[in-house]
Amino acid sequence: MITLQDLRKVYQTRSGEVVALDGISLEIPQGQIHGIVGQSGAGKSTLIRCLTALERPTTGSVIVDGAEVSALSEALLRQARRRIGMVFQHVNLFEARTAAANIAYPLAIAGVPRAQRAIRVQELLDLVGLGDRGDAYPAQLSGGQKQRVGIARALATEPAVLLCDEPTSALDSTTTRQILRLIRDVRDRLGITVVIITHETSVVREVCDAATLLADGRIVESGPLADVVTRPGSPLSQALVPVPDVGVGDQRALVQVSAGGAQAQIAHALHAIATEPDAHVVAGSIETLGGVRVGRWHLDVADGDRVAVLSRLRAAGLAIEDDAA
Ligand SMILES: Nc1ncnc2c1ncn2[C@@H]1O[C@H](COP(=O)(O)OP(=O)(O)OP(=O)(O)O)[C@@H](O)[C@H]1O
Repeated sequence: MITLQDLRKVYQTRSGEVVALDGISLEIPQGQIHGIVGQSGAGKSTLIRCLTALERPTTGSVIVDGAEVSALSEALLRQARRRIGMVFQHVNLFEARTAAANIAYPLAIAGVPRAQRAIRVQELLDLVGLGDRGDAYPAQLSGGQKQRVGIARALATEPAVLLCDEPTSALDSTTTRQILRLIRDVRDRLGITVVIITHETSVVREVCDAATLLADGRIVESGPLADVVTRPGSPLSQALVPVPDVGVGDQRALVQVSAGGAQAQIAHALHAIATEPDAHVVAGSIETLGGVRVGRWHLDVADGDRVAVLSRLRAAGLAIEDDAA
């Protein structure tokens, strides 16, 4: 549904060139919820602006729903943009219009007749769980409800792709979870492809099927969560399934080990750790992410036996992530 080919974006500034995106190639299949994560300045906003053709890439191409948006004329671009819905951190609703009128706005622009508009708006209000709040003005809605209106408005013209730019950054954790659940629900019902730009790995954990980690305009890592979290040495896996903090005063040279896959593999790893006389667990966690089980542990390994212990753990299927010694 979305193909990025060797995308490069260079800004000319007074102090010289800024390479915001550098050789980005990515495929996002239809119906996937794909998280783009990265720290401030990684290039996330530039990427989303290239996807909507608000920004033209310096080189490379952006293909959304079969149309090369990076090469379209303005007239064709307007049509293509209707196939892309946008959800922002700050919803920017018209304060003087009701929720229903806000959702109707893109339909009016698209020339949908008034009677049809009313039916579609009610469908959309129902879809986002605001079936009886169509007459409310934005000031009468909570932050989460405003975001629901924002999502309904983005879906009004039946886009094939929903681009969400930090959709929950302004919301508390409970509302965040509800909005992410709504996004997943919308994907399940409509089969829409969703891209979520976020700096919060918790958003990826909660809702994404796949993720891409950006740093300095480049892809550090990308893939379905089930693949990423079981990849030894994966920075995304480290960010998504962090090992619990080791208490202060317990800062000896620790070894981080991990295992991933089915429950049997975790059980095998736990057994190997528990029966290893020269290593003990200082901190650890086991979680299910992307449908697979992932375990990560900090082990205190007796100094003299390190090589033998690590080779036994490796033989038992554990990955040695980080040997601090
Ligand atoms: N219009 C612009 N002109 C010049 N440089 C820009 C412009 N927009 C972005 N940049 C630069 O491009 C790089 C990537 O910026 P971008 O805003 O895409 O990152 P980001 O990951 O979205 O960051 P944040 O999470 O802070 O929004 C940064 O170095 C930024 O300073």
